[in-house]
Amino acid sequence: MIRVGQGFDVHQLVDGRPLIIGGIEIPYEKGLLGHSDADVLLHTVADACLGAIGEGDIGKHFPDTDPKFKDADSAKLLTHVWSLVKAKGYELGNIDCTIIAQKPKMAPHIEKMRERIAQLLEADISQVNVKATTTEKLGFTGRQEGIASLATVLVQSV
Ligand SMILES: Nc1ccn([C@@H]2O[C@H](COP(=O)(O)O)[C@@H](O)[C@H]2O)c(=O)n1
Ligand SMILES: C[C@@]1(CO)OP(=O)(O)OP(=O)(O)OC[C@H]1O
Repeated sequence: MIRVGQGFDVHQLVDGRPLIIGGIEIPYEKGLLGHSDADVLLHTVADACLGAIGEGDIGKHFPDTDPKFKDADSAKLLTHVWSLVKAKGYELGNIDCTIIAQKPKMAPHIEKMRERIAQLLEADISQVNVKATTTEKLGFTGRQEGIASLATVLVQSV
């Protein structure tokens, strides 16, 4: 059996926070705001995985009202989500992600993100694609008010 899931998330860009995307810290003058470390890409991947197994979303599993998840490492949240996928008898087919950000340039960091996501999903890097786009200075991402991301995942029975 194969199943697919999609994910989408947005976080606001603010002063005084580290910029963590795809499980790695990117040197930049601003960072993403959230209850957790606000790793927009790992949240998107987690939501896509939960979607694939019909288990809702990360807000359901890790409520942003729970102090337990304050400043949480999103890699740990994704590890828990992946344990749910495995418990249902699935492994990764492939995942494709898009980061929507006017700045900073993601290209120099893409390989490290792919490596980290592959590690968290116990897969080979060839099963993980990460890409980035601007919105040509249009909208909230174009004004650098926030960063969004999208992901589509395919899981298959082991
Ligand atoms: N934050 C970003 C946005 C884009 N890229 C790379 O630049 C290419 C061109 O982007 P356009 O939005 O102008 O089409 C894109 O394909 C990415 O490779 C990036 O690294 N970081
Ligand atoms: C990860 C959680 C939990 O700490 O909080 P945030 O970092 O605010 O992220 P979001 O994508 O808004 O929702 C999921 C949350 O419940």
